[in-house]
Amino acid sequence: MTGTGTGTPVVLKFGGSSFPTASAYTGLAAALRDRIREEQRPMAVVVSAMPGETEKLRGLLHQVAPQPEDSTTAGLLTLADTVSAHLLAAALHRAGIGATVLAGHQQGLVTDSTFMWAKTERLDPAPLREALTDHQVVVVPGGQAADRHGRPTWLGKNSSDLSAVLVAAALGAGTCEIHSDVDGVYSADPNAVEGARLLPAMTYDTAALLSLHGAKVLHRRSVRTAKQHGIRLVCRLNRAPFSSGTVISAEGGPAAGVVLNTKSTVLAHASAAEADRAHSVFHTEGIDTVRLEDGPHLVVVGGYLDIDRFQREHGLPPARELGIPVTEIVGSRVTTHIAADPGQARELAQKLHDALPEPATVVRAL
Ligand SMILES: Nc1ncnc2c1ncn2[C@@H]1O[C@H](COP(=O)(O)OP(=O)(O)O)[C@@H](O)[C@H]1O
Ligand SMILES: N[C@@H](CC(=O)OP(=O)(O)O)C(=O)O
Repeated sequence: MTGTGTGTPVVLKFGGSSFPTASAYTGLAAALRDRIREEQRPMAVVVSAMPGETEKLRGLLHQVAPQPEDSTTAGLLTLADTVSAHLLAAALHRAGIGATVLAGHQQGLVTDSTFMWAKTERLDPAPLREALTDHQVVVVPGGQAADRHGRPTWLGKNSSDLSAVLVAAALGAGTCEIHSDVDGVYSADPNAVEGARLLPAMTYDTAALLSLHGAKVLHRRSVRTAKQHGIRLVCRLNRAPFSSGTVISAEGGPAAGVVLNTKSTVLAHASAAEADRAHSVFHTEGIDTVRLEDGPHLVVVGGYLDIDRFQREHGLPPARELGIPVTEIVGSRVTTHIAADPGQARELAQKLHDALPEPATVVRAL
């Protein structure tokens, strides 16, 4: 089966929330077939694992080895996205579309050997370009890459967004469409806070600020990489009518929002110097942390990290867990509050959001 047309490929990402059931693959394949017929352009489609599958593999691994090597963990966890990619390819074939899967070691994306939070070293566009010459759709399992020895590496938890932006960069695409169970970025998680407002346009810097503090909708490194390459991010719903809610680019007014991620943790260190050192070590290892200014406090963003083990392995004195951060962002002003438990964090997020300035007021005030 040969590729479609000669235009710049369309780059789309479908997060795990797009695949709650096996039939979701069939539904998406039909929608992609219709779009290919309409636009006559080849497609690179980045997909994530079905919800919970990556963590299921982690659970299994920890039963076998409580503290596995990072290289083993990366090799195993990335398989969940491979499964998803092949399921979509199978559905596309059945819908009469020529599709192939390019796994991490086949994509031309070479990273360092950090394994669990790997950083890009080289991006060779040739494998993707060649695959798109021969197929209408190239399906890319998100989050995967390989180090220079060909060993599987992982770009980190929820990193399919980053894969999609890297694919767009490799192909010279000006836009990358990120599909999820929400149609865009809201002033707070719409599944946790009542009255959250859709933000139609925002700058890379605002989106990066929201992600840095834990807004799960976009991966922070994906926003930063999109900014570097001037790639517009278009956030869209992952099912018909695939409505697009937020465009992230160099343009956009100031925004106001509240970030709640109950997986994030605030650590209390013995001194400011200790907190600074921990911040620098986490950062060097590719883990998002935010150093709070009003104490020796550090937010470890997004969970999925054995903090005790990390501290031990990196010679950091153990810090005390203070609670869950709830962050208020108004323009460039950021205030982080600390809640004792998830229930309190939700209540606080709602209260802070209720008190946010209306969008028009924010624009006037800044
Ligand atoms: N500010 C926000 N705007 C929109 N969604 C948000 C925000 N903060 C958190 N979210 C959450 O992000 C989720 C989408 O991200 P994720 O679960 O990673 O989706 P996917 O599996 O499609 O990548 C939404 O369901 C929503 O609960
Ligand atoms: N396997 C990845 C999949 C991913 O990136 O998820 P999503 O795009 O749904 O956030 C993970 O669980 O981290």
